[in-house]
Amino acid sequence: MTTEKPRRKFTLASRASQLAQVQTNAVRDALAALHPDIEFATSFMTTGGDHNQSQALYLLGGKALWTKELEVAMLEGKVDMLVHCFKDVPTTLPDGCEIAGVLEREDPVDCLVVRKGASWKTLKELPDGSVVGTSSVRRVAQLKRKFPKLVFKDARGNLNTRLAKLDAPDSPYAAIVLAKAGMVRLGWGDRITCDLGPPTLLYAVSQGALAIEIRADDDEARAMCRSITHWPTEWTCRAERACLRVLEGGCSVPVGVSTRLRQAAEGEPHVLKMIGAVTSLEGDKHVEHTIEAQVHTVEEAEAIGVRLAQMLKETGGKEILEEIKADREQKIERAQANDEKVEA
Ligand SMILES: NCc1[nH]cc(CCC(=O)O)c1CC(=O)O
Repeated sequence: MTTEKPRRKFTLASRASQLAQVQTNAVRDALAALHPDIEFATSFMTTGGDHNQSQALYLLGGKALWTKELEVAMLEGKVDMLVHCFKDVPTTLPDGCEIAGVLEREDPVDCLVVRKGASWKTLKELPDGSVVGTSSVRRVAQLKRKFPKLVFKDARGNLNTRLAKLDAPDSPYAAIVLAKAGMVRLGWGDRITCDLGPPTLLYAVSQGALAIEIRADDDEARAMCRSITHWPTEWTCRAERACLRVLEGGCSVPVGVSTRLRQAAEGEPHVLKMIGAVTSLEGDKHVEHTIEAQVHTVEEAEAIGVRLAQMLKETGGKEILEEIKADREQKIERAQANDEKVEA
């Protein structure tokens, strides 16, 4: 038997957006600080999700939009670690891929950014009929319930594009709603006029956390990832992902969560408190449940997520998800029949 010499270089890859690059560089720096004798390189690629900017995300959902090309490059051995917003990672990974690292979560809530020069600070202050841009059905569904007099309109593109759309002279938007973590990581936190967190708006599964994906047979890369993993974030996000997996949604179904992991005292078990909700697209139907339970392992945390999803399904969530699926299939069929792009 030969003992293989440990590899001296790992290449980290991600999408090419400014946010993705900032995140990947941060992960590289964290790894390099702990492993000064090892070389870490970066590689940035354009992905399917970046190309399809004119199609509503809702219709493109479930296709591993942001991750697939990167996974192919990794499985071909061209790169070794993929740095993703955990929110963008499908709940089921391709064979041979594994999430091995999870970094400490930023504030997971959404936030409001108003058009430059505008004096409003909150959704409540916006005049009736104001147009609010968002890129997710989760946000629209939940916010429509609470702000029925505002008009929610799809605003896609990476963060730079969305802010440019908001501030353009001919902008239809009074404000946009986005993930706070992205704004903070890009250093644009000063544009945030208010947080939109629970109970107003439950956030997306794994929002605000970063995940590192590796080849499942790459033990060296796994050891690297474990060294920078923040386990409370990992437990929390895996519980949320288990919930979403059961609800059978990609990042584009209106599932919102709010999760906390707490330890009463040293030596005591951890207590996981999870709130989950499924909302219909128009916001007229909404089911929400809370589970609080002791957890000793990440598997127990995942089991709580599964139980929460089952509760949601059994109390009306299933019907809402079926209605959404039927609506999506109809829209896709119509779009294909007309051979047209479905404009956001
Ligand atoms: N799908 C886009 C996306 N994926 C992750 C983030 C934000 C950062 C994060 O959640 O880690 C965003 C932007 C947004 O939703 O406003």
